[in-house]
Amino acid sequence: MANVLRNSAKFGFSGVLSQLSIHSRHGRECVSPCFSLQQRNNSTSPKIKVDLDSSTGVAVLRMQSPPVNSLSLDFLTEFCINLEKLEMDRSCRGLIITSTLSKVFSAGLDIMEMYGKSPERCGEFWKAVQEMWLKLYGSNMATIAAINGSSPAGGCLMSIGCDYRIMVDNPRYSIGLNETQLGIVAPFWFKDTLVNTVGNRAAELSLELGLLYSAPDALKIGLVDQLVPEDQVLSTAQDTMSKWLAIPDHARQIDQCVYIIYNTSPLPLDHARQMDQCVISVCIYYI
Ligand SMILES: CC/C=C\C/C=C\C/C=C\C/C=C/C(=O)SCCNC(=O)CCNC(=O)[C@H](O)C(C)(C)COP(=O)(O)OP(=O)(O)OC[C@H]1O[C@@H](n2cnc3c(N)ncnc32)[C@H](O)[C@@H]1OP(=O)(O)O
Repeated sequence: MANVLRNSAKFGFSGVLSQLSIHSRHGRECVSPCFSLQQRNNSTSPKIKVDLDSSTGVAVLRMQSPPVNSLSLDFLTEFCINLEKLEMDRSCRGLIITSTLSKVFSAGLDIMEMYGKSPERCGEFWKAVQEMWLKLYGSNMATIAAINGSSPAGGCLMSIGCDYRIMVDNPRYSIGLNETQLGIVAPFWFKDTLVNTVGNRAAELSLELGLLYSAPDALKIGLVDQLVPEDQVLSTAQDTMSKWLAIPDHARQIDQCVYIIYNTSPLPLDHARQMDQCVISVCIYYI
């Protein structure tokens, strides 16, 4: 543990994950010389747009994959590449995630990825889902989800993978891990992330009944931290981010790291990750 804490101070949570023998290679110390200034500041790709304001150190990642920002293998790959670039950029300290689509933040995993695909493809897809969560939950950046629409299942996972959630105050927008309603089961690390957000009992009810919460109900159980009018979601996220960035990065990162280490099952470990991947790939294949 002492080693883990020493390393957490040096590398942040992502760094600690890599010390625990996993994939993550992107502590703040590791700045790739490969990216040009232009590449670092702005990148536009078909499904995701990132704008980094180098004067504030805050990047806004906009998901722009109609109709519903579903998390396909292509989407997840792009998402992870963008996160990785930002993670390696010393000038970026905070990340806000939002959607350009009206009414939808993200519909969660792309259902077409779970239908009629080969075992290899299922494995690749699931690895990308794991990667998205590991990169986001383990990020050294302060992360805020500006949830401007519905966010079921994998969309909810993405939201609770952030440090803070601001949702549009609209009772028609819903959020939650509704997998059981679809006849499938949220993996244990979805559960851990939910428990870390809303506590044990609320998570248990929520998962077993596959509850989707309206924005006001999500606030009541602590699934989101704040509700705001639609036109204020981004500005509120920016204001909130400045409070997070007033905390020295190393202190916030160590605190987060200790919290996660004590409260999260061992997906970061290679064997747990591979076992999870294997079980889920087989499940998807036989659905
Ligand atoms: C023991 C273990 C067993 C099995 C393990 C297997 C898997 C792993 C287990 C769990 C993890 C799963 C996580 C997930 O994320 S599963 C996905 C769950 N997502 C949903 O349930 C969301 C479904 N969508 C909606 O509720 C609505 O679409 C939404 C509220 C997001 C938006 O509503 P709106 O009215 O604006 O749009 P729609 O008309 O409904 O949709 C437009 C368009 O988009 C298509 N669509 C919607 N969701 C998805 C999706 N997740 N993937 C792909 N495509 C999606 C929808 O079909 C419409 O298409 P079209 O008809 O062609 O216009």
